[in-house]
Amino acid sequence: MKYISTRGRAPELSFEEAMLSGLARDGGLYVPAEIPQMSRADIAALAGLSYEESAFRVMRPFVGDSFTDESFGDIIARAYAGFGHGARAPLVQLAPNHFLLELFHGPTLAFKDFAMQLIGQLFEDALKRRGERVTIVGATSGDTGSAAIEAFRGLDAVDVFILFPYGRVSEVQRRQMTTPAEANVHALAVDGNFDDCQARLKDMFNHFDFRDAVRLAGVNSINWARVLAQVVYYFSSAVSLGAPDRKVSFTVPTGNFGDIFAGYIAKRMGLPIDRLVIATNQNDILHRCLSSGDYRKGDVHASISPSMDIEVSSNFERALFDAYDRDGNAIGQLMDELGQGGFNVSQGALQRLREHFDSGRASEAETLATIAAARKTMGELLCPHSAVGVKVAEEHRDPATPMITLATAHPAKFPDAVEKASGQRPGLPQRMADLYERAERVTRVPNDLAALETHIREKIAS
Ligand SMILES: Cc1ncc(COP(=O)(O)O)c(C=O)c1O
Ligand SMILES: N[C@@H](CCOP(=O)(O)O)C(=O)O
Repeated sequence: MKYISTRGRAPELSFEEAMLSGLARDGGLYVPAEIPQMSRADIAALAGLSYEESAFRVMRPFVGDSFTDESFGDIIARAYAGFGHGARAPLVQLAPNHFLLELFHGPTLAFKDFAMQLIGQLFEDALKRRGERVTIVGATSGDTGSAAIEAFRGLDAVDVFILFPYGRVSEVQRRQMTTPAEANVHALAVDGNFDDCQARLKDMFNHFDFRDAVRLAGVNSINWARVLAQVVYYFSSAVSLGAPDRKVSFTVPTGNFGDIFAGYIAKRMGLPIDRLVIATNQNDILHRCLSSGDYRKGDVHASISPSMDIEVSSNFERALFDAYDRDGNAIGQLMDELGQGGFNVSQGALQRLREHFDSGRASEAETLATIAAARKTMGELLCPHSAVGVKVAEEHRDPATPMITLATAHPAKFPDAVEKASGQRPGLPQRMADLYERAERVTRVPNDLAALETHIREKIAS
């Protein structure tokens, strides 16, 4: 299995090389050269398997000979052992033919744990074998950072630096990043928004002197392994509702487009998915683009679903790559135009995107009303991101096809918004009960590439 860049000008890499490299050296994102297929029989055979067994079968063809069957199986087992639910990703029914896929039973209470727990183990295994160490730099709007820190804290071969937007994450998210005491963890509060953090991260990858000197690695969804791990729960949930004999649709609260892109990959592998619905908050570049074809950056507005306060959706590049028939030059040109503010998607490419994706948007008031309604009618407490999903799903669902909405975070990560909407303040699980008492360790940094690079170089030298 080989991986190629969406910009077409970087070397082809194996799974392990792509995982350890992060961004391609031409600025693009790695994708598999070919998408492995699962037949109807392969999909039907997932019924009744544990999450871990399904994960092995779905991901194995993408991994090639980077890991043996035995070590890959052991890694998967270790990755999900700490989850607080036996099913790992349980489905609960919200309404007739509308289901919620609970993805928040991992150690940091968000869907990011599904991928991050796995790649923590994959990195550790690969780096030990190679005798290498890396510097991970991640950008977060709140959940990727806490999941990455949890997965990599205390590992000998890794320093992890997380850039988060100062004042724009919830208190629980911030404390999850600033309270771990391990010396290899560095939380950096950036004077900017998430798009600034992600842009500086990509600048670091494109600054080869720095990249090579610190042996930079990435665990954002820039990293293909992140996307791959998220493909699994599309299969496990669809199969539990009758796939491959019954089609299902998914609605996905969307920011950086990694999670819904994983659903698209599941569909391309053969999973019978009818619609993939992009649900955005008021930062709605993706909804505007799917509606009009114009992908143009707007200002980022702070919302009650802060993890989706994103206007430049990194993984959309991967979807565009397919929509433009895998023409790396065309994608390079579009990304240059994005640097100047935005671009128009061609009619043909837009049509191809619309063959798979629908989109919708939830305002702040609609999000609060959805949390209140779900609490009242179903007794279900939704986090604001999941509520954005439920609101948009209700508008898009076809009564004949089961709709699965991804519940991407635990409500206790956003207690203020949830209490405001529902009157109920969700509590953290017992193991995190002292989070508010733990000492915080964080460095405030400017939104400036040179300052960030100097800080990182100094820290890893000390
Ligand atoms: C809770 C939550 N929901 C939804 C999203 C959006 O996911 P993606 O960026 O993969 O589109 C994020 C951030 O990624 C998140 O943290
Ligand atoms: N919402 C994310 C943003 C980064 O997303 P990623 O999937 O690209 O790592 C977050 O919580 O940090």
